[in-house]
Amino acid sequence: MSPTSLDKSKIRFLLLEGLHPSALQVLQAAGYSNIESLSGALPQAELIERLADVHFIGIRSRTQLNAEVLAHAPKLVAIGCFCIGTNQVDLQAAQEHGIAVFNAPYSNTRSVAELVLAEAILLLRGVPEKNAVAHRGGWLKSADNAYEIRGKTLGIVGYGSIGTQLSVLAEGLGMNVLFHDVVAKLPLGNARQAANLNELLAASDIVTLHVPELPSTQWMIGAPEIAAMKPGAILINASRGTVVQIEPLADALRAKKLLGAAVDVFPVEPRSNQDEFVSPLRGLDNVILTPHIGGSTLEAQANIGLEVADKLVKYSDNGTTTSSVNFPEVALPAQRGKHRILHVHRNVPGVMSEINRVFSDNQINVAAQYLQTNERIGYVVIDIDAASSALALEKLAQIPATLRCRVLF
Ligand SMILES: NC(=O)C1=CN([C@@H]2O[C@H](COP(=O)(O)OP(=O)(O)OC[C@H]3O[C@@H](n4cnc5c(N)ncnc54)[C@H](O)[C@@H]3O)[C@@H](O)[C@H]2O)C=CC1
Ligand SMILES: O=C(O)CCC(=O)C(=O)O
Repeated sequence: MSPTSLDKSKIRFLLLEGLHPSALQVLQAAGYSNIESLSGALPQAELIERLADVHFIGIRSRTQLNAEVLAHAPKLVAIGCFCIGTNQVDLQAAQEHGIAVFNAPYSNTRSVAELVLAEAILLLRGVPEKNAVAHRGGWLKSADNAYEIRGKTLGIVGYGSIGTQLSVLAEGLGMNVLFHDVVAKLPLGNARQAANLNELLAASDIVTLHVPELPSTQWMIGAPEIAAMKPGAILINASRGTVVQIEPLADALRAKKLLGAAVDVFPVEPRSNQDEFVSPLRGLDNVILTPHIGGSTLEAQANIGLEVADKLVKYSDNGTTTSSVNFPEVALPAQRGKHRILHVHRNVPGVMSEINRVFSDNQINVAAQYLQTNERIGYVVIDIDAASSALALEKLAQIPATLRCRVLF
């Protein structure tokens, strides 16, 4: 049993975008019952309205938690991104409001790697086009522009969790692997790090993108990069929609400069399955269009549900921030009979002495204390006698660098 004395039914969870039931099971097993689950994302105005009294929110990639939304979420203490990417959350604004953000950095990587390989095989055989023609009553039996995957060069842009898995699987199929990353990475198997992006583009039969959404990756593949690719090459984007400029890609596909493409992510994606998908790539038979489902397998979603819900429970139960993407990592075992205070503050000199002065000036005994900082914020967990927690909270909240201060139990 957790030493928590708080009434968990008062802690409100809002789960959006059809999270796997495993998330709900973890939360319920931990004693949380005030949980609302919705299948889609919400437009900004409705999101703001609902966030007025929500403590924890669970989202995937469609819910935009920007600075304005977070400014209207006075009770929100943590965000669970039930996915890898956290670009849909303004992480800096979240820090400013003392809101911890968690994600699942590995749970869907295999699913993405498998989809990319499958798409590469189908595109090399011209299956999307042959399939489309057959659906229209045609018959495109031909070996023209149809190739085996073995012996081809796969160019992986972004050699992280997904890129490296893909590298291993691709070599298993007899491919040569070349990768480009801004960081020097240990090549797995016989893979080789290209000197730069252009070397990779010029040498690869299939270019696949696995970089995060960052200012430096925005529109990194445009007309010049597509022109630098081999004639008849294939482009696959299952990273983020802002990485590839869609118009030049559509032009290159129409001009048959590229043999084909597979695109899973788009600059603008429909908010729900009921909204129309609009893209210049629609109607091009040599393009596989998928609705951002790279990580959408039951295996991945079930694991993500368990992983992120568990992180939210640990943060809610005792302030643990292990593997948070925007908070310093703190894990302090809970002590019976004590109250736990969480203090989030700007990381400026002198805050800890101000915090400790509150305890010494008011003769409050500290049973345990654990501070961690990152470049912007400090996060300190403090256990004190229950009788003193109201006074300590009041005084700690008055410290000017305080971003958020609350009593957990
Ligand atoms: N389509 C889908 O459903 C999914 C999409 N994703 C996307 O895939 C991205 C990659 O995922 P992971 O491999 O887990 O991330 P990761 O963080 O493990 O790897 C990303 C790699 O990209 C590299 N990188 C960063 N900027 C770069 C640049 N300008 N040029 C070249 N390399 C650069 C990094 O150094 C790192 O090695 C995620 O950030 C997410 O946006 C992830 C899961 C599912
Ligand atoms: O499953 C989702 O909604 C998003 C998957 C994704 O893009 C991610 O994990 O970063």
